[in-house]
Amino acid sequence: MPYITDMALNLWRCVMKRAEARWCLYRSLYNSSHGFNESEVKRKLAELSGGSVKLCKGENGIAELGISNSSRKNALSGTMMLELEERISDLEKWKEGKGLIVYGTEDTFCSGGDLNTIKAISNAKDGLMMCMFMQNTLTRLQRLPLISVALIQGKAIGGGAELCTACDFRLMTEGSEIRFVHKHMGIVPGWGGASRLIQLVGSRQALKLLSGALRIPPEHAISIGLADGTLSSAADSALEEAQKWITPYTKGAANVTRAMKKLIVCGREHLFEDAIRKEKDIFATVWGGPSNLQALSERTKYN
Ligand SMILES: CC[C@H](C(=O)O)C(=O)SCCNC(=O)CCNC(=O)[C@H](O)C(C)(C)COP(=O)(O)OP(=O)(O)OC[C@H]1O[C@@H](n2cnc3c(N)ncnc32)[C@H](O)[C@@H]1OP(=O)(O)O
Repeated sequence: MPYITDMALNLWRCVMKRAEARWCLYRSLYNSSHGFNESEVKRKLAELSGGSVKLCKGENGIAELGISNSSRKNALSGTMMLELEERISDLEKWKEGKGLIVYGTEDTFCSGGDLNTIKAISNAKDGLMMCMFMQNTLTRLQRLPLISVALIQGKAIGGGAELCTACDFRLMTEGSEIRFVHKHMGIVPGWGGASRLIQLVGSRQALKLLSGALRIPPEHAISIGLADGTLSSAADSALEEAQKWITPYTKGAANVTRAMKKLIVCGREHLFEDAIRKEKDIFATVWGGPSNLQALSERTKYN
């Protein structure tokens, strides 16, 4: 765009940097003041291996994050919990990112914590450390300035159900199921899934789903606002369909899509006056920027 001088662009970039710095998007919930010893929990989880979490960042600004533990229905082992955190750290640095699809390999989403891992950390101290580590990780996933979709094929069980609530949207294939089985395990959600479920479906529905450990098929999930669409496709093309679904929401300049998601995180997490002030800060990062000036020069009609 020739008419935009380098100086204006540099000025806009420095406004963006300052706003990004003020926007404490990537802070964790827990630190040493909460008794959280990150290096100790990472050492413990590193001993509990199995599976992998892969990240593929697309040229189109949409990343695919694949949960894979094929012999255990994509259950999250200790090392997979560590890899999930590393992939989210990577995504926090990806300034061109606009969207994210979280999926499980081999036509199932995730069957929660790997029971071999869970047994190894079933004492109170280790369990609390894992809980805080996963809450930190999934809160950062939820706060990413990317439009995120959980592609649910097969089962999203226990921690897998909690993982899917950390995405902005959920797409479910025919025959798939979300199920918070925690009650049958004598526990309650520990990865933040209960708090997010209440935000998604309201406290009454959340209480039914959790206290009844109810199976949630696609049609029920959509009727209560937990899911946003169903995909009829077979396992192999579900990712393609999810890419198509997310496209209208990620079209256009990355900085504008990212600013929109930041507004939602603000509105969801802050009291109104704080949220509206942060909206002003985010507005300042795009007003007069390249996309805004381009649109003004085109004078688009929205008829
Ligand atoms: C806060 C979160 C919470 C925590 O961390 O404390 C949790 O998430 S705890 C885990 C909660 N999830 C479960 O309890 C799931 C248990 N598994 C099942 O219900 C089923 O396996 C199911 C419905 C996921 C799939 O059933 P299906 O019949 O299709 O397959 P299989 O049962 O034959 O499973 C194949 C194979 O995978 C193993 N498997 C499945 N889930 C897990 C898991 N979460 N951890 C470890 N291993 C798992 C299963 O045992 C089979 O292996 P095999 O050697 O053949 O027994």
